[in-house]
Amino acid sequence: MSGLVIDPKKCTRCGLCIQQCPFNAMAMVEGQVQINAACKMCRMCLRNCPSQAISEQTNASEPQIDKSKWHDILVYVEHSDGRIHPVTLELIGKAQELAQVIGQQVNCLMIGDQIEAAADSLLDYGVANVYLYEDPRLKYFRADNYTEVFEDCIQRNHPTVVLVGATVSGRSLAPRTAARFRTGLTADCTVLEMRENTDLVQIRPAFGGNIMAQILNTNHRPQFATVRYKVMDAAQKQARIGLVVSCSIDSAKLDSKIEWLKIEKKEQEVSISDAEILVAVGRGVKDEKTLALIETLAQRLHAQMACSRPFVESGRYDVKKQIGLSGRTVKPKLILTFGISGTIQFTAGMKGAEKIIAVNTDPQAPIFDLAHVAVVGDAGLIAENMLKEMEGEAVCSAN
Ligand SMILES: Cc1cc2nc3c(=O)[nH]c(=O)nc-3n(C[C@H](O)[C@H](O)[C@H](O)COP(=O)(O)OP(=O)(O)OC[C@H]3O[C@@H](n4cnc5c(N)ncnc54)[C@H](O)[C@@H]3O)c2cc1C
Repeated sequence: MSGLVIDPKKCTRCGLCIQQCPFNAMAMVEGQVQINAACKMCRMCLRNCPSQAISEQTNASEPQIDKSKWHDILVYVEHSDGRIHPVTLELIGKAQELAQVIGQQVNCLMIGDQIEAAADSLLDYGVANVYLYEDPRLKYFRADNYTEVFEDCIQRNHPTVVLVGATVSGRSLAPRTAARFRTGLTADCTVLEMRENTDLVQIRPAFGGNIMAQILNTNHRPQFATVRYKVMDAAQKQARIGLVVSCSIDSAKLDSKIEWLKIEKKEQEVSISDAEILVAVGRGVKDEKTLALIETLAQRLHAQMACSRPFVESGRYDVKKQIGLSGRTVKPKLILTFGISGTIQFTAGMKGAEKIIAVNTDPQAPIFDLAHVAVVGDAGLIAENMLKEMEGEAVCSAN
């Protein structure tokens, strides 16, 4: 653990650190600046102290990790009966970029039953080793025995970084496994960068999207990060260089306390994350007549409807349609937004869209900073005009 210390000889008691601390963790006590337990180590005070009176002190008794013993990047393969979730390819793509910086390789971990063909298909993406654990008891995801396998794989291979998709099962598995190694995990990273000393810079929005936090795990390995679907670019196919490595584990570890009673196949839902064209509505779409016009426009465009958070909060749309920090991340070829201001919490979920057309009455709306086409005007009027223009014309395509 490290902490911040104030050198009373250098401190001029200017009070700047107290004013700037976002956590109210600093106070003047009996003429001395003191740091209290609310400190989150954001280091804002350290960076801005005009007399450089604040420094970081690491606990000398904490043993320093030997980073050279941890190498390569391990990607957890999310799949359902061998059908690989596309987030896996996105993680492999990012892992390859990161591995290149440190001259190391990308490996995958795949757990299941009779999934060798699927494991082999990952070699098309330049993966060095796919560690494959197969057993009938691993056919379906179970948090307890999957964690055992994950731990086993990490113990054998010592990856410096582990990437997991921020899916329902990924969000359950990654923290359990990270806890086994007493290491940190950064959830829902939006940017990942690698330093030459193998420290992973994990960047994600924090405090309601008001800051982009850079999180480092400098004295623990492996470094665990989860990444949402559609945030990174998918790996491209390349020459096969790797191997599928069949792995085994003490059979007793595969016994699970979780019993699958029944598996019911749900009708496949089309998620907004997979849509090529999206039409998103926000608080500026006030009445049902305007909404109906915009929905007709979406139908003509073969687009899916999506929305900002107020639309969900007011009960007009289901939460599955919400884009943003607390909603879904989307990366369509085209998105049209109507009556959405473009707060960071919304744009965090859609700024990867290839083409953004925004409609808003306010010419200063922040969404226009991001939009490729800015339309200043009333949502209902613009939708009506677009429909009229399209009358008798061929239906648009995303290209
Ligand atoms: C922790 C946290 C997480 C959050 N997560 C999300 C999230 O995931 N997704 C999300 O969307 N929000 C999220 N929010 C909320 C976010 O901060 C904003 O409140 C929200 O995005 C605003 O939605 P909006 O743009 O629809 O509404 P507003 O910001 O109210 O904007 C409405 C816009 O409509 C325009 N307008 C008004 N009338 C018309 C008209 N007739 N025609 C055209 N334009 C018109 C206005 O000029 C305005 O720009 C989160 C907030 C917090 C604190």
